[in-house]
Amino acid sequence: MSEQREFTIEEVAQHNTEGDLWIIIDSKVYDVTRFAKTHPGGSNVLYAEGIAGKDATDTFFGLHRHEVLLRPHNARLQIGVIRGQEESIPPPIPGALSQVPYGEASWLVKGYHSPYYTDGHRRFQKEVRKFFEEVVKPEALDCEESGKRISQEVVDKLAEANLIAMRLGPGKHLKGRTLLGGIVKPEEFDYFHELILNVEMSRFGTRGFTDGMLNGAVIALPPIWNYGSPELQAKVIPEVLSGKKYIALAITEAFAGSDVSGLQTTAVRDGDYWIVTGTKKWITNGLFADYFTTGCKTETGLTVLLIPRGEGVETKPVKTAYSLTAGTAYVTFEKVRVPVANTLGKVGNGLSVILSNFNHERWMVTGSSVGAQRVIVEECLKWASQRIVFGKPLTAQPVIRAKLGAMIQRIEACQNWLESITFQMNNMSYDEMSSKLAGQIGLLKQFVSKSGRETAEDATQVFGGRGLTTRGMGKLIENYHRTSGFDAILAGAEDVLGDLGVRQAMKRMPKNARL
Ligand code: HEM
Repeated sequence: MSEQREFTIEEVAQHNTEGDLWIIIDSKVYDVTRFAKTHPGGSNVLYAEGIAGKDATDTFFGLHRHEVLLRPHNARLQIGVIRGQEESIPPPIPGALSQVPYGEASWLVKGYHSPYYTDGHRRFQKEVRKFFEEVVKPEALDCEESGKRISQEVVDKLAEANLIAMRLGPGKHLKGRTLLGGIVKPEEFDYFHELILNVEMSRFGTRGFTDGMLNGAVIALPPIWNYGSPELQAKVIPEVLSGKKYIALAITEAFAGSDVSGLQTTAVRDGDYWIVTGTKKWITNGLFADYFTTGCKTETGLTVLLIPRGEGVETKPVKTAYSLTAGTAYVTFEKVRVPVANTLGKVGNGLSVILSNFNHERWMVTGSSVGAQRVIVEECLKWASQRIVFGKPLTAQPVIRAKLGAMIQRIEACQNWLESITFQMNNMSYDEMSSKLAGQIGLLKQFVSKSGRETAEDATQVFGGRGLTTRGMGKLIENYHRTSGFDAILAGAEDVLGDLGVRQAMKRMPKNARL
């Protein structure tokens, strides 16, 4: 910034009338004479004694998020600084770690240790956070509000950094790619790197956008490389990983959710084609998908087909509690002709294609939930410390401290269990993961999503009315409170998953186990 004009506190105090109004916020002087008339909080609050011509730092930060001052049109109101004073509340630096206790997972906190993460993971985390904050966050905030889908420009940047490919986890699809400017080698990329991506992208409080950020690819592409023909793989995988085409997983229907075997979309053979008729609901990214990895009922059981958007395929928006930016769709297939070559896996074997894919998706959901939950804990710790009620910070109230304690316990428990399972994933084959971790991941997901909703409730109590407001101080709490339920439903309802975990354990009970 160019040389700032300097003022004394006494000079600023002269400008304390409706026609000539200055205020000081954190050593900076703002001329709000004209702004007062359009101030969203009203003009009279700015003319008040103790504000007009005065240092309003504490009052300001009790009512606004820091970002308000950083928006270019507000930053322009600054006309100088107070001589001899230093800024004490610096603006956030993109990529920087939070200094708030429990604001970061302990592996990122100086002086703490982890058996899982290396310095390579730490470098990766830093770059990823910076990338997301600089490249993705501004658009995420806009789209969450407007409902617009992610722009091709941002998708191109994600593709260029190979983030779309990395979000699909470790594997041969990363071979030969330069990952985020070469920060990690493809053969070194592991499930902890992927976990870092899932955690980091859920930190802006824009849940709809986060799901719109090509979650469809993460869940709809693996069936193609695990079960698709080489020709199909050679065509579709590069198209999707380069961000040129979009894909969605189309399993759930109004007729069947967690009960996958109850699907009613049918595929009937007609020579070299399947004729597909039916509907799908709650299809994330479906509004803008070019391909649908679709569960269909066939003569001998379920079969998964890759259906390109074309004649007979229609999508319309499903309005949910979160933003339309996620592209959530109702999809209708009306006698759609799909080449038999687009069959994924064996005919009638669709259930195992679908189920084998679920573990990874459920694990991904827990990662993004943990990322979002931790931000909520941080927001609450900050707010409870800065908010003055009955003449004291909120943290002076035992009931608030008890809520903070419960939130911290939950996020730490979720984080640690998730990391332990991630470590197992790093050391197991895909098949082993399916057989040994499906139950654990089911239980984990239930635990994490329940914890998230409890934290959302507690956070709303801590923030009061602000926790119900889509803008301002409590906007992240409001978004999380409204959207944390998605974690409990997407990729399998939490109660069904918890039960799956227990049933899997029952299967492995030794016949001779006795007290
Ligand atoms: C450069 C100085 C200021 C700017 C740019 C500014 C801007 C804003 C904005 C954008 C909002 C809308 C809510 C939000 O986005 O957080 C707002 C709300 C508000 N502002 Fe300011 N403001 C300034 C100074 C002040 C000061 C000094 C006061 C002192 C009383 C004040 C009192 C309020 C109040 C009471 C609200 C309503 C808060 C709510 O609804 O929760 N503002 N301000």
